[in-house]
Amino acid sequence: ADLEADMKTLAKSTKAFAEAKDLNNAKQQLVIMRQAALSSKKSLPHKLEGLPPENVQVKQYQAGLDQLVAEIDRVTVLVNKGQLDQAKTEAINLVNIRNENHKKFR
Ligand code: HEM
Repeated sequence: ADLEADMKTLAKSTKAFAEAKDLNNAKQQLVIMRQAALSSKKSLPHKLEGLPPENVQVKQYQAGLDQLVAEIDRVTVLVNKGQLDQAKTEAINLVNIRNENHKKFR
């Protein structure tokens, strides 16, 4: 999918995760989120269009998405332990990572 579509998927799944009432639904949203984050890594933002893979900014963009995946994985560990409330608290970091990276690349 293109980056806009992946970002929309990230937005929908993070919202649905925050509203999830049960562990199964929460887990499902995290799987969707993770796929969209990995798919985003295959695209370049408009701001970085045409830059080669070895470009420093391209590397930083990809590192931002790696951070997002790592955070999704930390949230997933808590969901898998049955700790939905703690998982939702941990998930606040997803928003921090989003905001930091949107400042740089959006
Ligand atoms: C949960 C985390 C995130 C959410 C919910 C999110 C959400 C969004 C949304 C809703 C848009 C607008 C899409 C549209 O055009 O309709 C967007 C755009 C964008 N986001 Fe994110 N985002 C997240 C994380 C990230 C991260 C980690 C990065 C970079 C490392 C990133 C980079 C961008 C860029 C570059 C655009 C503009 C599209 C472009 O230039 O091609 N986002 N995001």
